[in-house]
Amino acid sequence: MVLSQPEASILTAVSYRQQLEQVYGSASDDAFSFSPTITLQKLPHLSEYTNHLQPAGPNPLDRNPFFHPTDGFYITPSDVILRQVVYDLSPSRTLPSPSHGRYLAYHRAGPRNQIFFDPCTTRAAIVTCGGLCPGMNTVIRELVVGLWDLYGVRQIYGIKAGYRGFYSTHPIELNPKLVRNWHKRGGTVLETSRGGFDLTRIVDAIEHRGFNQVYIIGGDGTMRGAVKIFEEIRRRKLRVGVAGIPKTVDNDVGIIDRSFGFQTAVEMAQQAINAAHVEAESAVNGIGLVKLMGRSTGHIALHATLSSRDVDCCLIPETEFYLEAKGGLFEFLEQRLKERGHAVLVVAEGAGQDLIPRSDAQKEERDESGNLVFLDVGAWLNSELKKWWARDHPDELFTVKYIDPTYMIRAVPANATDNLYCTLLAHSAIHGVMGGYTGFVSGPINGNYAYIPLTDVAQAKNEVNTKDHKWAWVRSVTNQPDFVKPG
Ligand SMILES: Nc1ncnc2c1ncn2[C@@H]1O[C@H](COP(=O)(O)OP(=O)(O)O)[C@@H](O)[C@H]1O
Ligand SMILES: O=P(O)(O)OC[C@H]1O[C@](O)(COP(=O)(O)O)[C@@H](O)[C@@H]1O
Ligand SMILES: [Mg+2]
Repeated sequence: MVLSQPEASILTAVSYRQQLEQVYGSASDDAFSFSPTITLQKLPHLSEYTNHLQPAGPNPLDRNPFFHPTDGFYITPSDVILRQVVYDLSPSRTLPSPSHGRYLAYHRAGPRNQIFFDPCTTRAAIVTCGGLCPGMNTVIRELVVGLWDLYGVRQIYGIKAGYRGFYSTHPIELNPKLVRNWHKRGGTVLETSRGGFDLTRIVDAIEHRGFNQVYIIGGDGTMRGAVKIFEEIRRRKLRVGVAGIPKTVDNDVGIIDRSFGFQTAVEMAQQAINAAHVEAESAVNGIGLVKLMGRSTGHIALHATLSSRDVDCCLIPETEFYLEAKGGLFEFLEQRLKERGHAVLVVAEGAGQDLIPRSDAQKEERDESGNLVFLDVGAWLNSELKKWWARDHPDELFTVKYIDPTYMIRAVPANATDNLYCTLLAHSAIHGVMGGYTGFVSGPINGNYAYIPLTDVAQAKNEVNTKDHKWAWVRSVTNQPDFVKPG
């Protein structure tokens, strides 16, 4: 049956109203309520495994002239953040029942009214591990300033060069004067490294040096190490609080909204894409090819593509692609060059790794941390594109301008948004450790800061979901093929 336009809109209006009634029932109120069963994710606390641990006293913020703790200022164990905030209330998609799929919640981050560390005997250690990320120095600075100013801690130490620094170098004494300008610098003044994770030696060093708070800034690998450190500390029943602060330019750490430095990196990537676009536009049959970081996730490439709008095709590790044959990259680029005279291609470093020929030795190659070493997809694509054009269009001009900004997108200071984010992360971590919590990561969930068990974060991976709206949005912006092979 074909409906006229007015009939169609009436039908739509009626059925939409019916849908609303299904959700609200016949209640005429402006709102309706339901009682979800909330499961609060348990957070380790020092009092669980150390004998007779009593609070050291009220929070010093009570006496801080800049703070005026009023009702609700201190966070209590019943303050929670829901992991999921989007629900479908329609009866056909029933709400999670109490017996399964409960509403998962995490403890809310923030100052507690009682603290479990006497600031005079607190000895804090800060370490940075893994690859660089904009904002690492800001987190260090804010840990130092926060511990010093908010809680009166005076023994704060930096561990040099990542995990190995615990047992191979002397800690550096830190204070607010020393770190004052660190947030303006890229990299990590404490230095970082991969590998060198020796659990026994690390925890021995923590014990022998008398550290009772350990702040670990790092990515997914670092967090897996932090879980082991926390578990060993708990096994030895040491009164040592361990907090992780998730760092990764790749944004591959799960559960949290995003990792610090990611936005700065996306911003830096724009410069490379702009340059590629200018070069491509100014050539006959010009291709601008940009390779961006993203070991196993394509978040930087995806976000840079969405914000640039100059990109014709975005290739990420989460989706496969192929070059030749119908529906392949070459066919698509040929069409683009015909229509527009140029094209911009963005590729995440982890994309297309299965397509690049490699020796058995290359297949096994890993860095000091055990991460697979990738072959250069950008250089490979550059050469394949040139071979393709020379074969199929020997008499036509063609140029590929390959830009690989590599470390330029991460070896910069954090932008203003990331700097603020780093500050909140650092202060959240301090409040949690001071409140006696341990084995946790501080991070934003749906815009609110929460404490998430280290074990959860170490297991969760944040990959680009190619089934959701965002990837569909990329494809609608670029009009790139879905690279599903015919037949
Ligand atoms: N599964 C693991 N167990 C213990 N330590 C690990 C593990 N994975 C990585 N690490 C250590 O964590 C540190 C950083 O890891 P890496 O993967 O290089 O960077 P990132 O933490 O940024 O992902 C390194 O010192 C590495 O040895
Ligand atoms: O610093 P390296 O060892 O050259 O490694 C580069 C890798 O580091 C990253 O920038 C970040 O990775 P991590 O967060 O795991 O350190 C990746 O995008 C990239 O593949
Ligand atoms: Mg990593």
